[in-house]
Amino acid sequence: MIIDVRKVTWQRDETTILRDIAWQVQDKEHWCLVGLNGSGKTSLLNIICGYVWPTKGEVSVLGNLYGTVDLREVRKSIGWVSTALMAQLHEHETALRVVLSGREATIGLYWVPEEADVEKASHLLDTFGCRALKNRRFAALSQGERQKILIARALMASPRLLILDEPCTGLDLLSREQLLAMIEQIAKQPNGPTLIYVTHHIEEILPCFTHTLLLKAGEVDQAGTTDEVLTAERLTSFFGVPVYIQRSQGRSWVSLGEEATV
Ligand SMILES: Nc1ncnc2c1ncn2[C@@H]1O[C@H](COP(=O)(O)OP(=O)(O)OP(=O)(O)O)[C@@H](O)[C@H]1O
Repeated sequence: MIIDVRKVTWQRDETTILRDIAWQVQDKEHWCLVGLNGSGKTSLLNIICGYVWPTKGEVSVLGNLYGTVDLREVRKSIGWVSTALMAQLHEHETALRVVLSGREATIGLYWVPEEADVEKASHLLDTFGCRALKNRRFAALSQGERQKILIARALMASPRLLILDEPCTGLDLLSREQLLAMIEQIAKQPNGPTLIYVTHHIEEILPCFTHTLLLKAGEVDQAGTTDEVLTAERLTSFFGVPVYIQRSQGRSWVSLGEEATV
C-alpha cells in the first residue's frame, strides 16, 4: 500500500479542518485529488508528508506507520512539487543545477555532483524535451518551463510517491497541455512513482489517473475509480449546482447547467 489514511481528523482551535478521512492508495494507481479552495487538500498533503500531526486517526505511507518511524527517512521517498517550493529556489541557479539539487532535496547545490548525477539530470531534461533549458537561469524560465524543471528535480531522488500540487496554475493552454503530456509520460513509466495530482480543474484529470478523490469541506465527498467518480450526477452533488460533462480524448470538461446547447 502506498498511502493508508484511516479515520483522520484534524482540528485547529475550534475548527475541524479534516473530518474522518479514509484514503487508500495502492501500488500501480495514480490519483487526482480535487477540491474547491479551502477544502483541506494542502492540510491532507501536510499530514501525508508528516509535517502536520492529525488530531485523530492513523497514517501509513509506503508501509511506514507514522509515529513509529523516522519521518525524515520516509520523506526521502516522497517528492512534493508545489508553488511554495518554486518560491524558495535560488533564482540565479541554472536549470541543470536546480534539477541536480533534487538528489538531496536541498535548496541550492551545496555538494559536488558526481558524473552519474549530471548524467541522470541531463537524461531527465532530455526525456522531457528540456535539453535547451539546461544552462538557462531558473529565473529566466517561463512558468511552464519552471514547473517542468521542478518535476525533473523531484525525479532526481527517484521518489516512490510524487505529489504534484496544482502544477498547471498560471499556465496558458499550450504550456498546460505540454506539462500534462510530461506528467502522462511519468505516469506511464513502468517503475515510475505513484502520482498524486492536486487540482481544482476536472479537465486536468488525464486518463492515466486511475482514481479520483473529491474533497469537500474537509470530508471525502467521493473516492473511487475516475470513471465512477466523474459522472454528471456525482459532480452535481459535489459542486452543489447542476453540471454537465463533455468528454474528449479520455478527459472530462465540466460546465454549469443541465446540458450542452450548441
Ligand atoms: N495551520 C492552520 N491553522 C488554522 N487553520 C488552517 C491551518 N491550515 C489551514 N487552515 C484552514 O483550513 C482550511 C483548509 O485549508 P487548506 O489550505 O488545506 O485548503 P486547500 O484545499 O488546500 O485550499 P486551496 O485550494 O485554496 O489551496 C482553510 O479554511 C484554512 O484556512
